[in-house]
Amino acid sequence: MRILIVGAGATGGAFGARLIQAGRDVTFLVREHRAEQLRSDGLAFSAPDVTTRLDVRCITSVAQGDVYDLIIVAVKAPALDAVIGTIRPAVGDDTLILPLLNGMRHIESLVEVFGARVLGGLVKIVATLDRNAQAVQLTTLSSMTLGRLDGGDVPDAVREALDVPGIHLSVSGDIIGRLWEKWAFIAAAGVVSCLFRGEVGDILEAGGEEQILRAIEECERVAAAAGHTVGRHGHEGSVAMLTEPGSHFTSSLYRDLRLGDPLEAEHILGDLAHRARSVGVPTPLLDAALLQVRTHRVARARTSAGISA
Ligand SMILES: NC(=O)C1=CN([C@@H]2O[C@H](COP(=O)(O)OP(=O)(O)OC[C@H]3O[C@@H](n4cnc5c(N)ncnc54)[C@H](OP(=O)(O)O)[C@@H]3O)[C@@H](O)[C@H]2O)C=CC1
Ligand SMILES: CC(C)(CO)C(=O)C(=O)O
Repeated sequence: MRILIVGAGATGGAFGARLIQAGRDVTFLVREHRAEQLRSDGLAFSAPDVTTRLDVRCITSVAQGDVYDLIIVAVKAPALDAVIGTIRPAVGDDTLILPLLNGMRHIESLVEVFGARVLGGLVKIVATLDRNAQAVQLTTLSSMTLGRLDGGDVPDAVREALDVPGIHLSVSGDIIGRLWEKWAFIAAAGVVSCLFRGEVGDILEAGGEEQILRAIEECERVAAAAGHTVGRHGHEGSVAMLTEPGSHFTSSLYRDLRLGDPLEAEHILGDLAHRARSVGVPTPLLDAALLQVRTHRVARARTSAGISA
């Protein structure tokens, strides 16, 4: 099975490394500067169980007729439109496309162009691309869940290709439900850490437990009103993770905000707030967090325009 991974950042790099280590036929589709790094240094990957550097195949565009069996999309949301354009020549009649992004809108965007070839996918991993361009898996968590959007069967060949050491793989008959569950969690985590600007343990110590529980409730209410009630297990998992005393947990949105730009704010928070409006669910904490990150982005744009002027 020919696998194309779009993006060799944190998730693309980490899951790609696992697949390559297991001997899968993987090519990365990346932008020029990353291609240069990968060609000269290989793909550096570290996880609690392994540190390695792998020779990888990479391309910066897809030649007409160079069709792949499986395309894994591992970019952040703002890159999606560009990626939809660049992967077109790689998509044949039997190609399947597996996006790993958090949120939901990207699924709809991909389906508009590629129809039933699009699978639902989500990953649980805490990963980053460090300053040496090494994909780092920071904890032992490394799971991937996928499924047909209509609940149908995922081809055995795809399961077999992705079922490798270092990836805890599962297939779901309700991948849209799983995606909503994760979205509700990620959004609540984003609200909490961006609004109160800190780690879960610090927010709790400052007296924020009630607000954390309200943020979870708000996001889960939107999911329920959209027809995807978060189950008890999912809800309890979110509460446990966001109310663990002393926890250093922060959302990736907040980490991006601290680095300068909360890149997925509109995709994670903005889209959920938009859907909340359309189903009539009030989301005051979500709205406040969204306004906060939008203000940050406006100020940042003004400042960088000033600097470059
Ligand atoms: N990191 C994590 O722990 C987790 C992330 N996720 C989700 O996974 C998704 C991906 O996140 P993550 O891997 O962290 O993001 P990263 O920013 O680490 O990686 C994305 C990569 O995409 C590359 N990229 C951007 N535009 C293009 C393009 N047009 N063509 C090819 N490559 C491109 C970027 O490379 P460059 O800009 O250098 O070209 C970057 O290295 C997000 O939706 C995130 O929310 C989900 C679970 C956990
Ligand atoms: C919560 C976590 C780390 C789990 O994978 C995640 O998905 C994210 O921060 O984007």
